[in-house]
This record gives sequence, structure tokens and C-alpha cells, in this order.
Amino acid sequence: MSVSTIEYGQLPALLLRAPDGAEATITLYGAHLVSWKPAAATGAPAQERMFMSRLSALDGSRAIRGGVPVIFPQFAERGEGTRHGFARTSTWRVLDSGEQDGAAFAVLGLNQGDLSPQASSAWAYAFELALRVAVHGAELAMALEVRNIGTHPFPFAAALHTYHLVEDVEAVRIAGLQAETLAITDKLDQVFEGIAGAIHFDNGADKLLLQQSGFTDAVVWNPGAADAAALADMDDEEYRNFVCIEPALLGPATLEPGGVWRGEYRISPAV
Ligand SMILES: O=P(O)(O)OC[C@H]1O[C@H](O)[C@H](O)[C@@H](O)[C@@H]1O
Repeated sequence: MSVSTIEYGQLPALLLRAPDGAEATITLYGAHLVSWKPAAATGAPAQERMFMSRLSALDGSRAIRGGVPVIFPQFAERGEGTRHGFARTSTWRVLDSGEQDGAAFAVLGLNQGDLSPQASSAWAYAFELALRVAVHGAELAMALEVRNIGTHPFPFAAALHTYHLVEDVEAVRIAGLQAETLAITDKLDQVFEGIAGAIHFDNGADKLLLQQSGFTDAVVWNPGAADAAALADMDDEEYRNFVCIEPALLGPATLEPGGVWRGEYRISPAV
């Protein structure tokens, strides 16, 4: 079976397992990718690629701290609504899952009818989201589709807020965001607009290629020691073990009735 239902913490989740051994786990709460393990060489142990805070809530009481939160329809506090939007704290439905071209995949959906009464009255637009996740070999592919199925245009922002697991954040080097290679020496929260090509991410151990389309921007975040200490759902030293590199459409963009927006994202080895 390439896709099975499991519990992650106290949350129902899908475990995707490709024939080559690549794995991913996605909770229905938030359509949140909480684990990704690329296929390992024969006999080698599979290695986790996603950071997950030891103190993260895993019971649906608040957003998960780690993995890949889906940000929609608002980024951070750039709007009047819930911080980073309601997608990461809503429970999605499984639309499809299985195996295709050697990859294990799942598609999760969220629409107006799935929202809490509070969220649905605060953002009263008829929308449909579909998140597709596929794993195969050393590659993770994600695609987020936003549809306007109503009669009014709506504004939205979207991001896949990826928490990459690293051994030491100071060893990280990121190229392709700006003219110079980016290193993280302290707290960093920076927006890079108009990402033109692939991002080269050296996590200190491996070199990865981050490719995005539809998502025009990227946000890089690490809270540093002081901000990490202030986060209730992150251990004080954990900031050393991740960097967020987030494909994003900060916009806000406008989606007309009947319109579809699609953002794609792929992580693969840089060879
Ligand atoms: O604590 P959260 O709501 O999950 O937000 C975590 C972080 O997300 C993004 O990276 C923003 O750019 C940061 O400003 C924010 O601190």
C-alpha cells in the first residue's frame, strides 16, 4: 500500500510510501506535511528532512510548529484576518491518493464548508483549495491550487512555510535569493520578491535545489535565540536546527470568479 492512515501525535494523518522507500506524513489538520524522508541507499537508514519542534502542539489546538504549514489566505499579519490564515488550523479532506509514475501521492482539499463558523464568517468567499504532495526518490513535490468558485473576486496570499531540518543553522548557505549568498548569523526574517530561478540550499550536509513556480516570492526565517525563547511551542535551543525557506505569493493577489491559481514547489538534490 502506497498510502495508509496513521496517527501523528493525536492527529489523523496519511503516510505516503513510494515503492523506492521515500516517505512523507501529512496530517489532515492543516494538510500539514510533518515528515519527509527521501529514499535511502540500500541498507542505509532513511533520514528525516523536516524540522519538528519538540514542543509543538499535535492535537489540533493550535498550528503545528515545523514541517510545511500551508499559509492561506493571509501571510503573517499582512491583513485583517488570522495570523498566517486559517488553512493551517483547519481540517482538510482527502480527495485522492495512490501511486503514479513511481511516486506516492495524496491530494487534500479545503473549502468554505470545512471552516469553523468563525473563520468562514471572517472570510466569506467561496473558495476551494487543493494541495497535492508527492514523494519519489530524493524528491518532494507539492502543488497548491486555489479556485474561486463564487461570484466575487477575492484577495489572497499563499505560502508553503517549509521548516528545513539542519544540524547547525550557521552552516547554512542559500543562493538565488539575492546577489550575494545568504548566511544566517542571527535572527532573520526577510522577504525576497520576484524569485527568478532555482534556489540553491546548502544545509551544511547536503546541497538541495528548491524550485518554485506561481509562488513569486520567498521568505527566509529563523527566530534566533531571543525570539525562539519567547515562542511557547519551541525549545530554547531548537532555532539552531532549522531554517524556513518559504515559497510565497505575498501579493495579495486577486482571484476573479472562476479563476484558478496554482503554485508549485519541488525539493530535489542539487547535482
Ligand atoms: O509563529 P508563526 O505564526 O508560525 O510565524 C512564524 C514566522 O513566519 C514567517 O516566517 C514570518 O515571516 C515570520 O515573521 C514569523 O515569525
